[in-house]
Amino acid sequence: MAKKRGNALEEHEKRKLNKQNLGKLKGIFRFVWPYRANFFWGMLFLLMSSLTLLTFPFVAGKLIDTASGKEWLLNDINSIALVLLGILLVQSVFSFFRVWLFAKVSESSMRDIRTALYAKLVQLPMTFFDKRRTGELISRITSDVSLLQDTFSVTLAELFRQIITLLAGVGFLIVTTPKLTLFMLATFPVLIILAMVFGRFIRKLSKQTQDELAAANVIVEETLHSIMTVKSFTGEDYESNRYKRGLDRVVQIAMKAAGYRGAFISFIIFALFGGIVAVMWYGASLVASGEMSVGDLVSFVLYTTFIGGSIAGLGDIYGQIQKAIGSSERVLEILDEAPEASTADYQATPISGEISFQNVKFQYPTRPEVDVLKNVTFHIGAGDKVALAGHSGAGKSTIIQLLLRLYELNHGSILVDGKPLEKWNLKQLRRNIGIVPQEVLLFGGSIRENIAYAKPGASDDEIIAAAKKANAWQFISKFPEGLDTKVGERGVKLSGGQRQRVAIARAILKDPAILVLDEATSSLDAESEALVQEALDKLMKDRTTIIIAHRLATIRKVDRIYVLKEGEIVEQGSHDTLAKKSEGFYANLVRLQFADT
Ligand SMILES: Nc1ncnc2c1ncn2[C@@H]1O[C@H](COP(=O)(O)OP(=O)(O)OP(=O)(O)O)[C@@H](O)[C@H]1O
Repeated sequence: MAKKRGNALEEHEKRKLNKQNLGKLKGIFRFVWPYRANFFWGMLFLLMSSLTLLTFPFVAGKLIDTASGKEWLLNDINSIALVLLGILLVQSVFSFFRVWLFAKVSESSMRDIRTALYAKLVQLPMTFFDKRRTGELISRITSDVSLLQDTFSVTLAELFRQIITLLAGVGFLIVTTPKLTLFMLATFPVLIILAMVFGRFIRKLSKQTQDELAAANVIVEETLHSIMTVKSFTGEDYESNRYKRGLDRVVQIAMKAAGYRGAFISFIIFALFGGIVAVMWYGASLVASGEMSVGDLVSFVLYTTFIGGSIAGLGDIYGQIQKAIGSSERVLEILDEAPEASTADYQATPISGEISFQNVKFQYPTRPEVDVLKNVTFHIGAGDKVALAGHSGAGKSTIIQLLLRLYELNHGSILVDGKPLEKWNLKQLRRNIGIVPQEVLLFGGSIRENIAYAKPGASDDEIIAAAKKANAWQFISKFPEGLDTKVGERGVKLSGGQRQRVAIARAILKDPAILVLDEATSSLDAESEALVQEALDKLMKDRTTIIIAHRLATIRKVDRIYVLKEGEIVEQGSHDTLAKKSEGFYANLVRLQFADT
């Protein structure tokens, strides 16, 4: 979930500001380091703009004193007013450069962090993705980095500005008007800290309101997603009432929060202004006794508001930095993950496509207690066509994932062309294995991009030839924009059979020695099926092929079928031999399928 700035901190987002945690920000700082020159200039402008602005209350006080006849460097109120405008102008110029320079630093460094994060993410092993939700990973690259960006562009700058204002302001006041300053310091900060504590409490309450609202929104989201179900069950009134009840709860909590907020705001106005009255009262009595001039009092009040603002600002900044540490922790965690084996020494070499599994045992790292494969051994000669059959969950897809080395083996070995997988360069291995998946997901670009994904830089001729072989050209050429037709989200939606043929064209273009066909579970209409099958037959020619069989109808032609049951190969042989075994597992599977259809 995207986190918005200014919301109450979630418990898990809070981090203590200790040395170790601040060190984490340093880890992110290495991304800022290349832009240090701009950062330094930004800081300098920040310092200058803060110091310039700090002269403002002083000169404003002199304006009043000069008006009441006192002597200063300039004795004409018009010139002093011009000086004040000058101060504002100079500080505006400084502020502009500060904002611009910090933006430059933060935008560039955050781009670098995002690029590094993304490059790292896509190189991480499957185990990493199994353990995390996609939404969480996306939020790291979006919200977490945005929060860091805020920190480096705004928060750090604000922190220094507030500290400079606070120290310089208090220092100046102590030197010029020590008595009143001590009086002010005894009242003002106490009030501000009280206000911050109350503020936090109120924010907690408003977070509860937001949570209730989010819960109510879930009802809308859920029902709109499955509006057909709602309608078919005539659940409209039920859902409307459910939503209304949710909203009633929101109102209830929001009103409770509003009660506290009202009290809080009244208190703040009363207490803070009360504080100002107290300071002004004491100041006025000092003016009355001649210990202080009116101009000094005006400067004093202005400085005090500056200081008050800084203290209040520091509270927010504190929260921001706590959050930023949490974000850097999450970002660094990904950056520190170990990627898959390096593919630096990649060379394109043709392979013959012989595969052998020897005593392979495997558990998924997320479920180490379950043996998904138990002692699987088989050999597929180059150019052989085999099928993996078995109930859902028997381990068919797992075998393919292991062949692609998406997971590391626990026991046994897998050899391709006689060489163990660990010895293969990952890129070389995967480049030689083509997959036509069960559910073809196309990227939201053009058909050309989708086919050429297998071979970036492929020429149009190559793409069209692949599309023709895949029986895809017939429908692609009928689109007015041909290969440039956009598919997905806002483009043309392709039918299941068409998507499969695009995937086949992709595999043809990849031209792998080993082909994996994950058979579609849902059947296509007869014509589509025939076109897909014909394309597949062409694709399988001269390649080692493993078919993951879900519907047994299409695997009659393979050389050998391996029948898997709970992670073990229980039978193997051709369709005809296996189907003839009356008590056989495969024969039973076939019978069940026919009973189903
Ligand atoms: N990433 C994973 N993490 C943990 N367990 C998994 C993972 N993928 C699969 N499994 C488990 O491993 C077992 C085998 O799954 P696999 O996907 O290999 O079966 P399958 O034979 O291909 O099934 P289907 O025909 O339904 O695709 C199942 O019990 C499944 O729950």
